[in-house]
Amino acid sequence: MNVEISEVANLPTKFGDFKIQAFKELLSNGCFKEHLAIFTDPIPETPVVRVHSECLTGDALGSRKCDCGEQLEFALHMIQSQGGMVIYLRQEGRNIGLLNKVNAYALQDRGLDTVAANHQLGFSADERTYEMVETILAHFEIEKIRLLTNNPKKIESLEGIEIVERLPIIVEANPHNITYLQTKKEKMGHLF
Ligand SMILES: Nc1nc2c(ncn2[C@@H]2O[C@H](COP(=O)(O)OP(=O)(O)OP(=O)(O)O)[C@@H](O)[C@H]2O)c(=O)[nH]1
Ligand SMILES: [Zn+2]
Repeated sequence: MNVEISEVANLPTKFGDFKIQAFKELLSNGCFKEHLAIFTDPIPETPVVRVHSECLTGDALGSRKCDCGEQLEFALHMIQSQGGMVIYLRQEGRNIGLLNKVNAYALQDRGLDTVAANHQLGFSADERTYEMVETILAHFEIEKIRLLTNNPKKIESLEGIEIVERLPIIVEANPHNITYLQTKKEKMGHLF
């Protein structure tokens, strides 16, 4: 994997002080994706790690259609107190991209659920990959982690990494995301 790595910089946040480092993944077609590691100093030997996939609408705009923004805040809060890292991967919309995700939302407005909408657009329910996680953890010489997730498929996909513990990520449902959360549980096997 061809990756360009930035320097480490300070990132003070409302959750406390973190360090930040960017990882630019150079793709074979000349395109690139820029990912982030946001971490405490020091990083414990077996850190809490959150592998978070980009959700512009949830993370930055406060969308109530999903639980992403609240999950990110939960993760930053816990990692600030226990030590560890958020790996922020730029795979928007479970890696179908922002434009396709908005089209999926339009289909959801017409009654399809989050999985059916992806299928209608010609995608699988989840198009994400996690190779970058191994690259980033190897960069920090992290060999084992406590993974913050409810998603068993994410645990399977991280097969090269020793996950000593799964920590649940708990956020409250709201009337707008309750069906989305139910679909994640029933169709995608999420552990709630
Ligand atoms: N295609 C699509 N992507 C969505 C939708 N809602 C959220 N996402 C994307 O889903 C990703 C987050 O995935 P989730 O399934 O919420 O959570 P997860 O990371 O698989 O599992 P956890 O670790 O338990 O949070 C982000 O990339 C979001 O942009 C949707 O309705 N359609
Ligand atoms: Zn989201």
